[in-house]
Amino acid sequence: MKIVLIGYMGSGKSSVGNKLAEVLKIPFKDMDAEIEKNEGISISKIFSEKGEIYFRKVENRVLKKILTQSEAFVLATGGGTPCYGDSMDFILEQDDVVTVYLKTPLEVLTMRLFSEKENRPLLTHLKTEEDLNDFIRKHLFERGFYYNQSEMIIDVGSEKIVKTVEKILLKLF
Ligand SMILES: Nc1ncnc2c1ncn2[C@@H]1O[C@H](COP(=O)(O)OP(=O)(O)OP(=O)(O)O)[C@@H](O)[C@H]1O
Ligand SMILES: O=C(O)C1=C[C@@H](O)[C@@H](O)[C@H](O)C1
Ligand SMILES: [Mg+2]
Repeated sequence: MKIVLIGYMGSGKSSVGNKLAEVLKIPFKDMDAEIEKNEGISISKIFSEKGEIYFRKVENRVLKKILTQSEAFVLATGGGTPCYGDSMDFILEQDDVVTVYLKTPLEVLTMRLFSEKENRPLLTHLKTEEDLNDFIRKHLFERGFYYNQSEMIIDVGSEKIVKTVEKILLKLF
């Protein structure tokens, strides 16, 4: 089985994905890490030196490469992965993939991301928590169109990572 985690920045795709893969004893893959490995520079540097359009093209190519591998895995996508080009359609076309949206309240995302926005190039310009909250509200509304096409939607609150993993396992099996 291939499990693809989808959701906004800070929704926990990387943290939850890592734990879920460990429990299921299958490899864990992270789109952002794969992109950094392929390009040999950090995501922030790709954005600042090559621009977002370049990043989105690489992201789409890396996604397709990972999804067409034959073995099982848990994949943490980047927050924007399903929202550009044909990426979401491509994910949904794969018969052996289950898509899981980690649906996380705006307030939880704002709180988590305020202390981590420096690693996220789309958020670094937002100086106050209020600005960040406003930005995420609008961005989440636009991206919801893609995220909500996921086959499984998991409501994630301010619970522990293992709790979210449990919820996914309960829905899967
Ligand atoms: N359930 C949780 N409870 C508490 N903290 C969490 C939880 N899930 C994630 N976090 C924390 O929130 C932060 C963001 O999580 P993570 O990096 O996993 O998000 P992401 O969805 O992979 O984001 P991105 O799209 O930017 O890669 C991390 O510091 C992580 O430890
Ligand atoms: O939501 C987004 O568009 C992004 C999320 C991160 O995972 C990275 O892929 C990058 O910072 C862009
Ligand atoms: Mg991540």
